[in-house]
Amino acid sequence: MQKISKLGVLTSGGDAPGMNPCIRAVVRTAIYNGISVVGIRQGYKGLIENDMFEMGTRSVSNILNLGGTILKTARCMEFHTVEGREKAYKNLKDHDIDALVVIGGDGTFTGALKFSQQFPDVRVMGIPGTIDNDLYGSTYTLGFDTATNTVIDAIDKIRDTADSHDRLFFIEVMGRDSGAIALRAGIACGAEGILLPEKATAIDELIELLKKGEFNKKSSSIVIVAEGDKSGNIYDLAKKVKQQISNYDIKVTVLGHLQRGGAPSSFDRILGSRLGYAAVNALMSGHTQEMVGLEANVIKTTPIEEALTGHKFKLEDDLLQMVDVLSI
Ligand SMILES: Nc1ncnc2c1ncn2[C@@H]1O[C@H](COP(=O)(O)OP(=O)(O)OP(=O)(O)O)[C@@H](O)[C@H]1O
Ligand SMILES: O=P(O)(O)OC[C@H]1O[C@](O)(CO)[C@@H](O)[C@@H]1O
Ligand SMILES: [Mg+2]
Repeated sequence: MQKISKLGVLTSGGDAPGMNPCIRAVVRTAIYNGISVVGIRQGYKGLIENDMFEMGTRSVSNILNLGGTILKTARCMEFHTVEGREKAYKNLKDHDIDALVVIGGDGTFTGALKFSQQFPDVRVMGIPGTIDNDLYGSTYTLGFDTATNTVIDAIDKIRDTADSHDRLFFIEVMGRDSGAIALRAGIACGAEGILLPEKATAIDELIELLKKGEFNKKSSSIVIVAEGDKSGNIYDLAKKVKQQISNYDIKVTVLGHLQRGGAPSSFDRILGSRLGYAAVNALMSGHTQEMVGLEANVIKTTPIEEALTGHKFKLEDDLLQMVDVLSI
């Protein structure tokens, strides 16, 4: 097996708290094992534009507690093309990089797999870094825990004012294709309703539920709507409900990008450290086209292809079933 002498590391897609502890672990594990490290700025964009720099052990000092990613990130259309990936390959070869660690979500992994199929001589290892928690092969992705805690903190505050005014709030959380944050935050905050992209929304059922809550003398109600829910725009949804429950004072809050920021939680710092360390060790053992993940508190690797397609629906059944029961 060919030894790795230099590896590149990048973060791609939406930033996620925990990416920095993970970068630190990748850099230090590699250097500890005699492998040089090149940081690539702005994900695949930096790879194509040759925006790279040598990283030493001190370049990752005191970043464990930082949100975002010191390597910066981007969404890069050019990497979707064969020509874009050729440019990226040429730059990697010019820097003598023989392995690549990509930290990102499902899109990042799709790009990594295509790149690696086109240029199999560069070993590629994926690390699940996305607040969306939408990859198979790791119970949790980096950033999901911190983002969910941020959302819970915000919804608790909204509950205070909702309760004081006897109001119904519709709260939009992130998740273009994933209801993971919505479901967890919904359980943790006692939401009366949770709308998810993975499930068809029955507006009539939601209205019945809210009416029941009113009848049961609930002083406030909260409906969490994941960004990608198929019932459409949250403001239109609130209007539709208002037409059916006219005596309820209804407000809408969109939490937006504050969900992606902030210092990583203890869980994400440790997860990032474990996954970064594991990714470098897996590459050194000859693995490629795989993702490192954590399941049942054990680090494992999963082929990227499986990580992308293994589970279409990852949301826990018991959480889905208990929503209506616990909010009566
Ligand atoms: N089908 C694809 N082919 C090649 N590259 C892709 C493909 N899909 C995504 N990528 C690359 O990966 C980048 C990141 O993907 P995307 O924007 O979907 O974010 P992500 O990694 O899923 O993270 P998140 O969902 O958390 O924001 C894209 O900007 C693009 O450069
Ligand atoms: O910051 P952007 O590019 O608008 O991305 C928003 C999207 O990124 C994610 O937050 C994942 O990082 C999705 O849940 C959301 O739909
Ligand atoms: Mg994604």
